[in-house]
Amino acid sequence: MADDTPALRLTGIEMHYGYVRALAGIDFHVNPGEVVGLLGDNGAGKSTLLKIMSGAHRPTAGTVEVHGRPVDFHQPRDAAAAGVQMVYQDLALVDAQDISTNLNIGREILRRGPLGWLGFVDHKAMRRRSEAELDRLGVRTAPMTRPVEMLSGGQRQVVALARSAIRVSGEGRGVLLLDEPTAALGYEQTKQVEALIRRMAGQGVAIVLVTHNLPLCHEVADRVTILNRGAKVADVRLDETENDHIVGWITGARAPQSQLKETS
Ligand SMILES: Nc1ncnc2c1ncn2[C@@H]1O[C@H](COP(=O)(O)OP(=O)(O)OP(=O)(O)O)[C@@H](O)[C@H]1O
Repeated sequence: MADDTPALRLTGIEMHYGYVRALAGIDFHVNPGEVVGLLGDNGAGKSTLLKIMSGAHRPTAGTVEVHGRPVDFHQPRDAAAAGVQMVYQDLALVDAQDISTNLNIGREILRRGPLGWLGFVDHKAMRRRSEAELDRLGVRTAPMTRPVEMLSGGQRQVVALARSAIRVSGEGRGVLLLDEPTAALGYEQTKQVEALIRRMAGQGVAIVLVTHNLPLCHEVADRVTILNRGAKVADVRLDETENDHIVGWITGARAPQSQLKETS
């Protein structure tokens, strides 16, 4: 039987920074296996909403649910424990370590040393596992033994994304939060990341994608939620919407969807 409980649902989210009302009563949801683009002009409130989803901020008011269960994230670690994983681009990688070590942080494989003590990191086994995982995700990077500091910005971004993808795909029912995942990427890497996003969704992962890049949304998203000055102005399926309407909602030239429905 199909489960139609959203993987992540936010209801009535308010966020005030002092006197600035960054979000005004936002409802948002993403279903398992769905990719939702979160769009809006500069200052619309996208990053603020993403930070609430990732546990980096607590909302002034409103509720957050993961698979129907209310949660109260105080820090990103709480969100990660609930299966909600934000992809931090460069920040999360350890420069001096190689790709394999970076992909295995927090889940190292240990082996017994000559005296039978467990406690030696089994780099070979971790490399093999990571190669298989990247293969499954359809990601090609530099050789596993290459230090991350020797990678290009784009390659680092792909490694950071792959690491989060491996973590949430382990969860099976995870949520992946992405902020401009292709911003620094060339053509080939952009295509890889797009394919990775679709593959993750195909495995049931729910994906939220903050971006200014409409072609990227058309490539990977099923639905877009559009914010304007802290309010939600539209929530539409991409295959049922004209691009002009999306641009109109982003810029504020088009009336919010709720008002259009009332007058039609
Ligand atoms: N830490 C903060 N303190 C005060 N105001 C903030 C803070 N962070 C964001 N704001 C304000 O909240 C509003 C929403 O900002 P937010 O960064 O969420 O928008 P955005 O849609 O992500 O914009 P951009 O596309 O430019 O990144 C803006 O008016 C911004 O100035």
